[in-house]
Amino acid sequence: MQASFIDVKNLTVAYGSKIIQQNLTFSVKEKDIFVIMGGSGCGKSSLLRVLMGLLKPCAGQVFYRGVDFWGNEKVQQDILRSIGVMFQGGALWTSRTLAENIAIPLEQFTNLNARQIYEVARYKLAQVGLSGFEEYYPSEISGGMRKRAGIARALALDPDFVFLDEPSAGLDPVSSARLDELILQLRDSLGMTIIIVTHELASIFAVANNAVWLDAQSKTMLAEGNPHELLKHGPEAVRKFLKREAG
Ligand SMILES: Nc1ncnc2c1ncn2[C@@H]1O[C@H](COP(=O)(O)OP(=O)(O)OP(=O)(O)O)[C@@H](O)[C@H]1O
Repeated sequence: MQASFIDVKNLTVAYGSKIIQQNLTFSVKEKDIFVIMGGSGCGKSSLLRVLMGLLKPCAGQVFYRGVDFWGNEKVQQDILRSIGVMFQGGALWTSRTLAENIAIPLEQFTNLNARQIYEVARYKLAQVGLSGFEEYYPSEISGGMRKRAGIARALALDPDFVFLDEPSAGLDPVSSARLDELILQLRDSLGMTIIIVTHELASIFAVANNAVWLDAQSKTMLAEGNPHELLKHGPEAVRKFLKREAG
């Protein structure tokens, strides 16, 4: 049986008194490609913020490998060191080359010297298919390549798992499909656990083996499971959402 990486228990996500989602209970298993899905504004990014330590839950708990993530600040910092994040848009520094972008977390969190940092940056760029682009600036490469570079930066500190917020947003279908291939490759070759926020159906069906579906109206999750299974046997609202562009 796969071990649980993240266990979310009876979680309520809120901004002040404004409840966004409540009673969320689900698990992300080791080597899952887990998608947080749902209609616009249902709270996908807000849930991600709770899982990344940026938004304190109003109620409930999040466990990383059985450890209470919000229980203690020191514990949370240690857990965060094992997480790589690519924010929406890739969020690269435009005034820095790709290698320099990847160097940022390495300079901040390791004792490596400049030469070693450059070697790691080169290796990480190679892992996402960007060998030879070390000295390019973000404005000199395509949108799909920028996303890849964002993923390379998320991988810089050899995380156990990676969060990707809307990775294929703004990409054409071909670049988006290539990014999906890269995501599958990271799971298969590096054994990573990957959590993705997306509403791109093609990506959901291409990469996810597990997912949770958040409902904006009832402010809770309506389903958890493999998207292909949910398409066949999920609640009506979820099937409708998954059939939207699939058919
Ligand atoms: N900082 C904030 N303060 C108050 N409300 C917020 C804040 N950030 C987001 N919200 C609200 O929370 C709700 C959920 O937003 P969120 O961005 O998490 O949804 P989403 O599912 O990721 O949306 P989308 O698919 O459009 O990106 C929205 O009603 C939004 O207006």
